[in-house]
Amino acid sequence: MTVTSDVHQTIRQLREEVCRLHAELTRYQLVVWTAGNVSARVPGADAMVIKPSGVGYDDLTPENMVVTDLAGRVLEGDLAPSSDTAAQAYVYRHLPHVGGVVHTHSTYATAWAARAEPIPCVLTMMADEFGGDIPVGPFALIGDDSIGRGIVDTLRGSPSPAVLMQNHGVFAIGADARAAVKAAVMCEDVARTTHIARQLGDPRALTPEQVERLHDRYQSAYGQ
Ligand SMILES: O=C(CO)[C@@H](O)[C@H](O)COP(=O)(O)O
Repeated sequence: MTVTSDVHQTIRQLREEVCRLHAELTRYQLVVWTAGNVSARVPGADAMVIKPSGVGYDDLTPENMVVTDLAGRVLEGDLAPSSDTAAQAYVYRHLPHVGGVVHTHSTYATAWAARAEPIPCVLTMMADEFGGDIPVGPFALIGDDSIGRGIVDTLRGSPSPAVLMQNHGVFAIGADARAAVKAAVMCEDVARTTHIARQLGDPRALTPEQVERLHDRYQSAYGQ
């Protein structure tokens, strides 16, 4: 089998996976209408698979996912790619360990983003998944790579796989698209719990040592 046919087979699988993962965004109520998107890097190629822009979640299919290069140019697909294509391509170009990017406007996390306030690390689940506070990135206009620059500048060197882009919403990254979706789901959950804790009083911060030990255990020994 040639490299080219391997890549075609990989793209077929990623079309299925990226389409299926969009259903997780609605299942966990992280998006409304056509907001939000998921993309995946195509391993072994200068390419990514991403949602078409402005298409309803019920109408997403593997066939209408769009394949672009990492400059955001369409390689396969009849529909225009997501408005976040340039931003997400920028992330793939600058963070080689990233294989998936997810964007949502999930309610609680986006409320923190609207206040430009990092979510403080006050829960074991936050330490586990995010390794500390969930940081805020700069305000950036939609459509070019400005959002991507903000994501990369904020997350490079941070243990957090999610950033709250100011006045906008959540961008989550992962080794693959599923891991990025997981980070987006967990980001909303800890944003909600921390918000509620704030209504009841002053949440207690975890110490840096506690955060580090929890994060190390979860990243290296949790699960099967
Ligand atoms: O907020 C943004 C743009 O960053 C998006 O979530 C849009 O709301 C959905 O855009 P498409 O992916 O459908 O172009």
